[in-house]
Amino acid sequence: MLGVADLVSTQVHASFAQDLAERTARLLGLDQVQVGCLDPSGERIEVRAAWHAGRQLGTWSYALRDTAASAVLREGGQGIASGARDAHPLDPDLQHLEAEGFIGAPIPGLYGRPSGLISGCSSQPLARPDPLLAALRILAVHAAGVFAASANHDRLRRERRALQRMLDQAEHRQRETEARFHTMLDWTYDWEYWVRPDGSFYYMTPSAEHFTGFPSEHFLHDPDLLERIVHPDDKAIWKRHIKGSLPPRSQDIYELEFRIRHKDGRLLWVEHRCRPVIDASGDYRGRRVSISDITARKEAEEQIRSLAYFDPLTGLPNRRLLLDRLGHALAASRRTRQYGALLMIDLDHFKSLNDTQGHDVGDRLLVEVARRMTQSLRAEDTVARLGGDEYLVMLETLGTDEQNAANEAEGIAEKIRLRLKEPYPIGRADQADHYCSCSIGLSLFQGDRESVEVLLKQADVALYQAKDAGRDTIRFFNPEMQKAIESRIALETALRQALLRGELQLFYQPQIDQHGKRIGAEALLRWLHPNRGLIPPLDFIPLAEETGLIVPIGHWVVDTACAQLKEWETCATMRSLQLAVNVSARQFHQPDFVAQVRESLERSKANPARLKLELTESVVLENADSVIERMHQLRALGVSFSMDDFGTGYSSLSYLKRLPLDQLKIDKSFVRDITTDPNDAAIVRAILAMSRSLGIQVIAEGVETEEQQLFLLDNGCFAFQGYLFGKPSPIVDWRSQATQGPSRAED
Ligand SMILES: Nc1nc2c(ncn2[C@@H]2O[C@H](COP(=O)(O)O[C@H]3[C@@H](O)[C@H](n4cnc5c(=O)[nH]c(N)nc54)O[C@@H]3COP(=O)(O)O)[C@@H](O)[C@H]2O)c(=O)[nH]1
Repeated sequence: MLGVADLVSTQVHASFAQDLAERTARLLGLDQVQVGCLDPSGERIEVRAAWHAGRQLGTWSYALRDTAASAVLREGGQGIASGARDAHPLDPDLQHLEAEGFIGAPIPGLYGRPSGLISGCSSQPLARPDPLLAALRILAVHAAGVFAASANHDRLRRERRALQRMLDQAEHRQRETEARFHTMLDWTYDWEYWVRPDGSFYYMTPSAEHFTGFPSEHFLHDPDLLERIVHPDDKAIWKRHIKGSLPPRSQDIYELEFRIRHKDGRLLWVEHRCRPVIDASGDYRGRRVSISDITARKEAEEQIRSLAYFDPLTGLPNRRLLLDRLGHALAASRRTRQYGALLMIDLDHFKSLNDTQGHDVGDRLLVEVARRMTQSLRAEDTVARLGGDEYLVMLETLGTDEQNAANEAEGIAEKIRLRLKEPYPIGRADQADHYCSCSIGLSLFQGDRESVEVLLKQADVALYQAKDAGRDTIRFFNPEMQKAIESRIALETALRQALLRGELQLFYQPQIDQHGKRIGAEALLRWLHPNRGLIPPLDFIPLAEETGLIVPIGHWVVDTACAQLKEWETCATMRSLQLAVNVSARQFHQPDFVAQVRESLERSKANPARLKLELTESVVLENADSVIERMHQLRALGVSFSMDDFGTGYSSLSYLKRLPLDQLKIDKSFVRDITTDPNDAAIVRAILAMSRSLGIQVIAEGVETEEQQLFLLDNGCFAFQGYLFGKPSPIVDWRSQATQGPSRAED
């Protein structure tokens, strides 16, 4: 339409009317020629061009009424040879021009009606007006064609302009819509796209690049790219999902979570929501997909799951997951009649490593233990960390023969035990490797006769049995063990109450010099059990150490010993005695141990110089530096130290030199056979020589005979403790002796 209008506009020239007026005037020999058009009212003529006396006159309009033009239009043409002025006396132009001759022809318009006229006049009469009129008619018809085309052209131009305006508005609206659309989609964080029914992409947001590293155009040009970046493990489920979302099952919204691989190698979890696009006529127009990045959510879920079911330090399943798997294993065992086994594993002396080397080293050991155990097992076995240094292994499908199952379980337990004994290079580079053994309690199961709790208890009981057997060993559960453990648990409960109920007592064993003079005493703990009578310390001290009860008990011992020293100060025969108190490793390593001793001394107002702390070598073996520092702090209070059980441990000169020791105590195991066993005799001599060179005093314990004392005296030992001089006895015995006057040794 616009093209047609342009074509017409080239044919219609603005000067056509002027050209027509001029040529007509010249051709027909007229003085003036006008080309006019009827205005829309039909009552006026608009003169488009007028040629007069060799020049163009411009345009004007006039009322049609009583003019020659109205006669022309009315009559369909007029030719006046002469007297035109008289024929149309009210026509101002004819009057003005004093016209004699006149011709005019209507310009045909639509529906047979004239659209205007072309007229001419002359001041001279026209000789033959008719041929002139005929020629004018031809020109009028021609003008009609040109005017029609021109009118058409104008109309077309108006229509074109209107159309252009509409187009501009439509384009503007479209641009606005697109801008809104892009503002919405191009800035969306999610990855959005629209797939045509043939599988090609219709549209995709630029956020595709954020998700995948590939610009969205890559997907538009390569529709298979999307499938290629889906994680291989999720591809099958993804394909099913896409297939499910296609017609005829395309009415629903399909959602799927899967992983994609970013161009830079990262894995992203995405949620893929897919809905069909159905147009107004109900036709399927493809799929509209929205993809969200749910990696953070998945990681959080995974973390929650991991925290709930896995031990954060080692990554092993925790107790909860183990119990769950054990429940399944029991159910499976009931179906298959196959045996399984639980191995409860505890690291020997882990706590002292943790206390002395610090938790970092302890943690490294626990992680390495987990790694070694996992390596020692089949993929279908479960190893879990229950907490601390306690692990649990669950073995399944050990066959239907009990003995074979037991053998196999024992074999695996032994493999673990040996593997865990290998050196651990977990300390500083300049430190020696750490060594660690483990105790293993083993219990078999078949079917689900026993509950999960009972099975765990059985493995636990077997573990205690392994520990009682000296550690670094494996024990199977049996009912006798159960009884032993139950009585052990009963003992622990009773021990907890013993302190509160005042059932603990200190016995005192004398220490004498070479003259038989009483120079001190060792305070030895006793438990006066209401039913079992007097319980010796070896029956409950290890349990107290294991359970941590040794800490409050040890505190009570120091406190009571200090009070006793203070009481002795009031008695002339006792005030010079030194009192030795045993301190266990766990007690000594308590952060507030020094403060506790200070408090006991301050509370009792006892003379610190009378208090001697007996440490065993195990106290100082690990973390010697901090032990030495602590010993110096205690020494600053006035307290002295004796090294107990000397000779049974490492007895290393190197650390002995560094320790602020006052005394070594030769262990009674050497003293016992000192007169008959040359080895023991040699060891005792060496200890005495060594302590002489270090300037440390020596006391021998367990002296039962005069021969033993004589040997010791001959070799330079001048302090003794043993049954020869007195057994440990309650304080009442000491009080009576004190009131009876000086002892034999003081005579
Ligand atoms: N941490 C603490 N340990 C303590 C405390 N009280 C005691 N103990 C430790 O218990 C172990 C056993 O002690 P006990 O049964 O009292 O035995 C001591 C003596 O009775 C015994 N002894 C003394 N003389 C002889 C003897 O001639 N023959 C012989 N067979 N035994 C004798 O030796 C034990 C003293 O040992 P020691 O401490 O090494 O000097 C014992 O290891 C105690 O350390 C406590 O309060 N805290």
